[in-house]
Amino acid sequence: MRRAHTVEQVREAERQLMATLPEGALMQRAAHGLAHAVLDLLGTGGAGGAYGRRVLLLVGSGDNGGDALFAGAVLARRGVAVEAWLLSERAHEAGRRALLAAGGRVVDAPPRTRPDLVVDGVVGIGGRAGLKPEAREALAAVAGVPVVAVDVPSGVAVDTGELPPDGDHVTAALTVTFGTHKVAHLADPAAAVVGAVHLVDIGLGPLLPPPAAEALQTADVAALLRPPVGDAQKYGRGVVGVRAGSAAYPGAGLLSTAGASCGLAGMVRYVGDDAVHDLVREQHPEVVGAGRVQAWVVGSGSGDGAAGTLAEALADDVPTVVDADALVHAPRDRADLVLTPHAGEAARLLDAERDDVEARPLEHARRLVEAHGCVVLLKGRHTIVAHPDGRVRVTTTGTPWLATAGAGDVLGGLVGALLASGLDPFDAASVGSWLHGAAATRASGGGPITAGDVARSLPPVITAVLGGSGA
Ligand SMILES: NC(=O)C1=CN([C@@H]2O[C@H](COP(=O)(O)OP(=O)(O)OC[C@H]3O[C@@H](n4cnc5c(N)ncnc54)[C@H](O)[C@@H]3O)[C@@H](O)[C@H]2O)[C@@H](O)CC1
Ligand SMILES: Nc1ncnc2c1ncn2[C@@H]1O[C@H](COP(=O)(O)OP(=O)(O)O)[C@@H](O)[C@H]1O
Ligand SMILES: [K+]
Repeated sequence: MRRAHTVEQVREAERQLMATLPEGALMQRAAHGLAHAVLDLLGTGGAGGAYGRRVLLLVGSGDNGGDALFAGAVLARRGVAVEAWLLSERAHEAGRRALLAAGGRVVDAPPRTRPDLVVDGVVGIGGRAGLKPEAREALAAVAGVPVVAVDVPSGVAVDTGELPPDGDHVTAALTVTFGTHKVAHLADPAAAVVGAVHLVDIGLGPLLPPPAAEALQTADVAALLRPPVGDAQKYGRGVVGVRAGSAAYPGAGLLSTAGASCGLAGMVRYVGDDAVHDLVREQHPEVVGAGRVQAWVVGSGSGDGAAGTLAEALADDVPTVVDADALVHAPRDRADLVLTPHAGEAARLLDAERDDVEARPLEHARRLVEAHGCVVLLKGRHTIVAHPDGRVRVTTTGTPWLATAGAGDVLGGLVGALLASGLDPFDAASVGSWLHGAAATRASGGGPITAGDVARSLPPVITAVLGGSGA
């Protein structure tokens, strides 16, 4: 599991750890980790080593700048030409001295020779969102040079993953963070500007509380899935029912059924428009009609019939995925639902603007959870799954090619199958979203895909996750 903590949680753990260590020990750990990540990125393992490489440190007033300066000292001792541009009256004094002693230079203007890399030590977890003019101007002077962000790209809101409205933030090729991930490394829109994230272990692990957000990794998904065991029978594996699609939108019924038919449930039922049912039978001959289910999937392409369709499903009192047209009819007193809005649907439910949902997805996912008292899966580049108890999972699998019509219908069916197989709503939603993204990446191979391609890639991705061959 990739875990992310808030600034307050990190500060408290750091305080406890520092009390047991000599002064400055943590910063040395951080700086060495940072320096080695920079050396890796510079590709200094070859014959020429680090000689002739130029690194510019942008240094703010706090310990984030201190990390950059001490790392600069390590780089300078390896032969890198290191210059530190101090952007504030104050700079970490011991770090400054260490850099100078190692042969680095301090400058107050852009270097004449373009650096190979910029290290962003402007602000870290002590920073407010946005940049001061000095930092903005310094970044403009080296525009186009790859940036390694220290802890977080300066300017992002660390605990929310929000970005300042005017684009006043660093965009990093690599972020080197310390102790644990921060929420901004996972949650969009900030997660889109952190680049690759490298975590340096500084010993905080045992002191950290439960995370503010987490991202499933392959092993977590494998542990949460419920593959059939020796004496399995289809009803015991769970039956998922799909009530989606209508005469106007038959494709939504087909694609929800395709997602539900990923193989994780023992059986799939379809209940709905006769013509859609005929199409479902043609494409999925194993799908049966009405009967008992362990989970429902309701709403994609249901059109005007959504309210009635949802009411029928909810009468069965089983966990239910509520998607698309059914979302506005979702009750507020059922903890066994998974709501799966995209940003536009979330905006409608919250009477907010779509742009605002996209700018602050974590905040809006939490608002939806508060309003509905159930798990909410807010779709996007990094989909957010939020639980009423405060837990949050962020999906980091996927590809922009997944932003294609009908992909959401497949996801709803897949989450329904996971619910039917016995996962709780939070696990079903987050595991479903992870598999959906992984299937899209597999199907895409870097090129275009349809929603049907995503559904067809689910079984081989599940096989690979469970340790078999196939992906
Ligand atoms: N506390 C610790 O033990 C450790 C801290 N480490 C580093 O220390 C960092 C935190 O250091 P600090 O608490 O000194 O805080 P920062 O260095 O993040 O920020 C310092 C100061 O910058 C100013 N500032 C705030 N927002 C700004 C903005 N938007 N533009 C320009 N200036 C702004 C404020 O006066 C703030 O106090 C971490 O991110 C990490 O890099 C690491 O060395 C690991 C150990
Ligand atoms: N930029 C992106 N990168 C990766 N995945 C994306 C991106 N934008 C959207 N997605 C994913 O694509 C899917 C689109 O679903 P949705 O918006 O419901 O479409 P539809 O209603 O046509 O099925 C969601 O799973 C969403 O998380
Ligand atoms: K930074």
